[in-house]
Amino acid sequence: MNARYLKMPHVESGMTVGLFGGSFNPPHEGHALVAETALRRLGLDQLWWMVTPGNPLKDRNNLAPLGERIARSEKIARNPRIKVTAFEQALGQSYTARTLEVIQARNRDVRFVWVMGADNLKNFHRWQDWRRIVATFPIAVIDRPGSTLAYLSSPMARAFSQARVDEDRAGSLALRRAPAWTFIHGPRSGLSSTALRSANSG
Ligand SMILES: Nc1ncnc2c1ncn2[C@@H]1O[C@H](COP(=O)(O)OP(=O)(O)OP(=O)(O)O)[C@@H](O)[C@H]1O
Ligand SMILES: O=C(O)c1ccc[n+]([C@@H]2O[C@H](COP(=O)([O-])O)[C@@H](O)[C@H]2O)c1
Repeated sequence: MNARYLKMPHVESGMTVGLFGGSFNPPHEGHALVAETALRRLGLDQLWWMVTPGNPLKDRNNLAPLGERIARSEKIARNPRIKVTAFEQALGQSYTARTLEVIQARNRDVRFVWVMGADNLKNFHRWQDWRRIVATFPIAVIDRPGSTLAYLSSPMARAFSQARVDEDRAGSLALRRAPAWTFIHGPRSGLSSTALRSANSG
């Protein structure tokens, strides 16, 4: 793996940047759709496609090597505004709360938004220090088949209902102070890495 993937991507002061973390095991067009939707609807300058060393809540037995997940991500993330990175590996940890703290400390003049699919909104309250994550950066949740109603029922959505921003105002999300989150509807993709893994092993 090229060592540049272990460094945080370069970003200019004043930019707005989406942080799209994932296992990408393997990456698929559903991920590209999330990235494109976030870039467009949030009006972002950049989006960091952050390939995790390992989701703390997932079994790592089936996880492809980091270098392979990066190489495949590069093929799918075609927009030049998307920067594929794995700098969490160099931080030696994979908890999002900690990663966001480091990103914030190193980039004081940049506005970040955490970007995730709606399936993750359902389980967000199981993430380490999840309330701290909500307090650090605004969050954009992108709709996903099977998880559309998560914006009503999930513990995070309920606990932070006052901080929800209408999706018509998604373009202002990056400039808002956390806590702030929005749920973005739009074209959806039914693709999943699990389905691709089973199709490839069958
Ligand atoms: N089809 C999709 N629509 C919307 N969001 C998605 C979709 N696929 C993945 N995501 C989101 O992309 C991020 C990375 O997802 P991940 O790499 O875990 O893919 P996955 O298809 O959910 O994998 P798996 O099936 O192994 O759980 C997560 O925030 C996830 O919610
Ligand atoms: O910090 C946590 O406790 C935590 C728990 C679950 C997932 N995450 C992160 O959420 C992102 C999406 O993970 P995944 O496996 O759904 O693609 C990825 O960056 C993970 O490291 C983080």
